[in-house]
Amino acid sequence: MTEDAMLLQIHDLNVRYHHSPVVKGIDLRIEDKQTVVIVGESGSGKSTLLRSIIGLLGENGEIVSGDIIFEKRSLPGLPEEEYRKLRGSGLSMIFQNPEAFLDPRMRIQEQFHEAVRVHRPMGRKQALQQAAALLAEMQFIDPASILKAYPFELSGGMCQRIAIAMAIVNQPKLILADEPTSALDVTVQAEMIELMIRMQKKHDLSILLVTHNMLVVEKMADMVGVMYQGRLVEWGTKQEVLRHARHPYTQGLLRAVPRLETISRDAMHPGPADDRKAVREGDSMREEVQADRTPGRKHFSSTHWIREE
Ligand SMILES: Nc1ncnc2c1ncn2[C@@H]1O[C@H](COP(=O)(O)OP(=O)(O)OP(=O)(O)O)[C@@H](O)[C@H]1O
Repeated sequence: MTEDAMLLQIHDLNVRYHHSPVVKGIDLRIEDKQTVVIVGESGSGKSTLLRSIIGLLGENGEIVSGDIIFEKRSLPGLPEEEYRKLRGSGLSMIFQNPEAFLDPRMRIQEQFHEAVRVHRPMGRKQALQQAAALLAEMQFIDPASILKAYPFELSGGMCQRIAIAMAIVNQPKLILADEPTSALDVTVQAEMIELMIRMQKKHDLSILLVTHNMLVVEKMADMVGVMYQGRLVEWGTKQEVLRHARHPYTQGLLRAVPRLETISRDAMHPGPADDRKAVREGDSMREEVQADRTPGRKHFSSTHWIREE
């Protein structure tokens, strides 16, 4: 792959909060339509790496040295106005807690309209048509009702699917995903992974995803990076990292997940087990309703509202 074909290149990146170095000398590259998954222990700097790329380090954070090149453009030092244009239309981010990302005071339709309006001069009706089409892709059976809902009326999994739809509504090239499955019930996690895979294929996305979930690595990763104490201690294809882990942290991580013996074997002999199954229509809704049953809270079933007393 030539340098020109790279979507994102990170060179010797060093980031600190106040005077504490958190990301140390990271080199990383993402090709078009590739999924890179970063794993690593808590506090190793994974989220900081993502926030450096999208320009949301906050007041404490600072890129000390190194470069982040997105579509041949150097990002550190980009004026905030330029960054704002880039966020959503070039790069987009999915967070761990979609409820926190969505504005609780606004209906979903207003949030979509707002997200689109920032980047494109588009009327409300057209923006909502696009939103409804994306929500249908995200396996919502009744997008019109979802658009009228407030976030608190929806389950965590539903909010995350909406957040993904919102992240891609302005056709970005690269999605940064910070533990997109970890706040979700385990029954919804696998489904979210399948949805992200489908979205990636349909919308030609590249994904840089941070996770503790080895199922995400198994299902989604083309390349895997392992972070440890701010450094990228392992980097390679999924097969290379799973079969020939060199760093003790990675070896420990793999030992802790017995299933990965199967994964490594499948990685060596890709076959039907490696196939990406399509998401079955309707299952997600059933699982969501089963998974999220707070008394008195309204839920969507596949076709109508359910209120539990
Ligand atoms: N805004 C901040 N100000 C100061 N220190 C911070 C800030 N954000 C994160 N840190 C510190 O930087 C280090 C790396 O944090 P980061 O969130 O990037 O790690 P992580 O690998 O994503 O962890 P986790 O898996 O738990 O989310 C941690 O020691 C954390 O306490």
